[in-house]
Amino acid sequence: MPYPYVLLSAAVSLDGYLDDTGPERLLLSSPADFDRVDEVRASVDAILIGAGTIRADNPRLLVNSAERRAARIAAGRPEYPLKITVSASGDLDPTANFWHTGGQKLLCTTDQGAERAARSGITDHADVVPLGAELDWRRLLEHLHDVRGVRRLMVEGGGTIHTQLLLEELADELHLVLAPLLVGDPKAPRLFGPGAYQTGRLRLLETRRIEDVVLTRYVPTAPGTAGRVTPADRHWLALACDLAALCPPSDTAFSVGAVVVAADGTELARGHSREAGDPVVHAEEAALAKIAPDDPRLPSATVYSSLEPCAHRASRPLPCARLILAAGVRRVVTAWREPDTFVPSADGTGTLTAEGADAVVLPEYEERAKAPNGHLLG
Ligand SMILES: NC(=O)C1=CN([C@@H]2O[C@H](COP(=O)(O)OP(=O)(O)OC[C@H]3O[C@@H](n4cnc5c(N)ncnc54)[C@H](OP(=O)(O)O)[C@@H]3O)[C@@H](O)[C@H]2O)C=CC1
Ligand SMILES: Nc1c(N[C@@H]2O[C@H](COP(=O)(O)O)[C@@H](O)[C@H]2O)[nH]c(=O)[nH]c1=O
Repeated sequence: MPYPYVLLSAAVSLDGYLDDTGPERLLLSSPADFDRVDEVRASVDAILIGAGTIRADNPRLLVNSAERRAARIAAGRPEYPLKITVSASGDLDPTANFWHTGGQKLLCTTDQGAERAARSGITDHADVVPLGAELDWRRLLEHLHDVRGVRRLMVEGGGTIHTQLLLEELADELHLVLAPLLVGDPKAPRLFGPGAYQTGRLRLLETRRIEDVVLTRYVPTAPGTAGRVTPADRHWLALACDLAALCPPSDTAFSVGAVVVAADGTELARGHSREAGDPVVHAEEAALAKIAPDDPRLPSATVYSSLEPCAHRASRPLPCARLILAAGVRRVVTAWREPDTFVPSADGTGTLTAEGADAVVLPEYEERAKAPNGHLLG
């Protein structure tokens, strides 16, 4: 079930508010930051907001730059990204700017909400997608991916929507702008509400000063559990693939990268093949060797490896699949099953699952994992 890449975007006051309670939308971004938002909008396939934001802000959600729109057309894309709103009630004003500006529009709603939207004439301006008695975010994202061809989705709030997507571990990236003003009104809407978020720290990708605001970009870090894949799983596996590029070249062994990550998203160790002058060390072996064997985080940790852990080794007593099990790790995420290049029918995945560990393969990263090994694959 592939989903679009989900990017949450918001601007907040120093005291964490998205808006004040006045009738006008509070401008938190600076002019140059609004232009950056425009650039991000121009880069995505679709922009999503909650019905609350339509009611509060009456937004247009356009790509304002004519050059950016022209570039989209030149690239064979629609002039404007698809605009999507989410509502359970279907109680939306058919005269709102959202329905009458930009390109294609979509209302994702419940069965009841769809009936109400049809009665108010929203169906004249937008495709209405009923998604059952209640709206399920995974079903919605699947629909956007499979039926609407959305690969990158920008979510522009409000707080209710952002909170749900982060809590449900569906957000791939956060763009958060901190604006130098204070709202101070407890009735004003906040960005993230209470809930059981990932416990550890997110990873900071970037900070950027834009006039008087600061943009920060984060990615979630907490691995999934068992076969449930989170955005963080994809980020960590991508890192493992990048680490594979650091391996000293070899004509007789694969170049592999590995990362070991605790359940709260803390990186415990990383490694790559043939690191630190050891001509035969494997990536998972190198990473695990950097962690104390009695580290209590190992049983709930995940090992990410660009290549399936090895099942047989001539150069060491134990293959990596056995080292992982011996370390107590019960979850492994890989990009690429081992080909027969050096060992016929290598089945590290089988070794792991036979002992009850979970082995998840994300084939969308296979090409990245293979990249530093092209010379071995003929
Ligand atoms: N500073 C910034 O960057 C931004 C600020 N804002 C501000 O945020 C405020 C609005 O935020 P908020 O009130 O949280 O509203 P939201 O925009 O998050 O919309 C909430 C509404 O979305 C629908 N909805 C949410 N979850 C679901 C679900 N699971 N299933 C079906 N429908 C769902 C419901 O619509 P319904 O009631 O129709 O069922 C709900 O009332 C405004 O003041 C706005 O100015 C907004 C965006 C960005
Ligand atoms: N206030 C605020 C944002 N608000 C977002 O911008 C939307 C309005 O877009 P438009 O109709 O195109 O002007 C609004 O509905 C909400 O999603 N965004 C930001 O980056 N920074 C800000 O300070």
